[in-house]
Amino acid sequence: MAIVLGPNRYGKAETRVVRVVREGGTHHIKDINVSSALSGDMEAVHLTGDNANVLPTDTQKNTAYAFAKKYGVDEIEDFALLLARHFVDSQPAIHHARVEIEEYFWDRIPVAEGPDLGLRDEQHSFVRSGREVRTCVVHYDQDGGTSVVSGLKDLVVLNSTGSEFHGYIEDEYTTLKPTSDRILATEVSAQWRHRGDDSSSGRSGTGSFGRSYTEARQALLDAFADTHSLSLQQTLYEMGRRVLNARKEICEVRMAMPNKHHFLVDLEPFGMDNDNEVFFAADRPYGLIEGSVLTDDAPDAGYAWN
Ligand SMILES: O=c1[nH]c(=O)c2[nH]c(=O)[nH]c2[nH]1
Repeated sequence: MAIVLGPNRYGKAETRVVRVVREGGTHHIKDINVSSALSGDMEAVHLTGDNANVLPTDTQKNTAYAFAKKYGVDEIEDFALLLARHFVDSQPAIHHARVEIEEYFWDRIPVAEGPDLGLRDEQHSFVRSGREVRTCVVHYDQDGGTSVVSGLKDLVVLNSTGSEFHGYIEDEYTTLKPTSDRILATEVSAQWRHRGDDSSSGRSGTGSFGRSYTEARQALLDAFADTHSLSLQQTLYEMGRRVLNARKEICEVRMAMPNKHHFLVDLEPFGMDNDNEVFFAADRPYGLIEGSVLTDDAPDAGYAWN
């Protein structure tokens, strides 16, 4: 029996880069978390400790900082592609790069109205936005394969009506009561796969990764709000369908949506009725609904989901 090295990759995880751009007194910030993972001719380092083919993870981190200064950070997908191409194209021993970026949003702190104005300048004070995290994962391969997956996570949404759940299997362990009016709440994680390596490469794609992201996100929200839901599964499918209809450069959407259960509180002991007004928001356990929605002509996913 021989023992061999299996698949492997290495890199620097979670390099936090905050890039400030100054436009006179007005500052703009871009706050990202970069993880790179490289693979290639790495037998020697694993088998004998020969580091000749190893681009240190420390260097990968430094490259993220240096590129933020040199090129700035606009759309995270573009920045991830820049890094991935650099690692592979500059190092013959490195054949494949995976770069994952999360982006956190900040809002300006507005100057309050009132008599003591003038001390604070709203152009450089920020509060972390309650918004979701924007994500991307790109792969760049020496053999020419490039894939881009964009997405978001921690997008919390709730419909206070317009959701039913009934008609399900009832066996000897079922206690759930059917409902024709419940709260539907979830925290959306969605990743969508681009057909090509830029957001305008689709059949009728128009514009940048930024526009693609904004419209895909809006499609998710519109579908969640517009769908009269008979199950979270149905809502998930509709959300994916809307994204694919809105953005032709996207060929697959994968979603994970926890069902954040809201249970009606029994107020009878207190002599009160509860006509869908007071709920207990349970945090666990939760139903976890996951699924992929794709076009029937979606190209092979290749490395995209790795
Ligand atoms: O939308 C739902 N889908 C389910 O599969 C399920 N199961 C459950 O107990 N509640 C719900 N709700």
